Amino acid sequence: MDLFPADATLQPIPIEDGELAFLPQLPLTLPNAEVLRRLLDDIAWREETIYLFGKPRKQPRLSAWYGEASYTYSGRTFHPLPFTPLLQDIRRAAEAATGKRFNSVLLNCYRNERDSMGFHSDDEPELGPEPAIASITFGATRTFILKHKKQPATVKLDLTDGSLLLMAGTLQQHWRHGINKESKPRGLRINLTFRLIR
Ligand SMILES: O=C(O)CCC(=O)C(=O)O
Ligand SMILES: [Fe+2]
Repeated sequence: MDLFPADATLQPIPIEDGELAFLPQLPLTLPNAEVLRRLLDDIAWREETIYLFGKPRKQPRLSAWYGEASYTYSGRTFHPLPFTPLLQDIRRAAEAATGKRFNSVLLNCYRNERDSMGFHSDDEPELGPEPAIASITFGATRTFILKHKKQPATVKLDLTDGSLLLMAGTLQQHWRHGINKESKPRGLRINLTFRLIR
C-alpha cells in the first residue's frame, strides 16, 4: 500500500525566481461539485467596475473578498465579509496542505470562456515581500499563465477541479500571471486565492 501517493502531497514545480507547488486534489469533506454549487449560491458575487483610462468597464468576471483583515487597493480600503463555514473549511484544508497561514480570500468566478483575469502580480505591500498565496480551483479547467517580467519566459499550468497551486518565495517579484479568454467553450470556474494580510 502506498501511504504517501504522489497526488496527496504538494509537488514542487521547478521555476526560476520563485516557488510554485501543485496538489491535484485538496482533501475536503464535500465533493468538488458540491463545493462549486455552494460557492456559486452562497458567495456575495459582485460584477465590479474598473476604470481604464477614465472609462468605466465591467470586470470580465465576478469577484468577492472574505476574511478577517481589511486591505487597501488602489488607494481605497475594503472591508471584506467574514469567512463563511465553507470558506473556513477550505482555508483549514489549504493551511494543512501548505503549512502556511491565511486570513483572507479573493474569490473569482469565470462564467465561461469569455471571462478572464489580466496579467498582474499579487504584490500589494500588506502581503509582505514573499507572500504565500494558495490558489484553489473548482469547476472548469482554465490555463494559468505566468510571464517573467525581465525574460521571455512563459509557464502554462492547467488548473483542474479541486486543485491547489501554491505561489511563494520571490514569485510575485519576478513574474506576472493571468487567465486569458479562450475561444473553446469552457464551463463555470471558481478560483479562490487565500492570502495572509498583515
Ligand atoms: O483564477 C486564477 O487562477 C487566478 C486568480 C488570481 O490571480 C488572483 O486572484 O489574484
Ligand atoms: Fe493573482
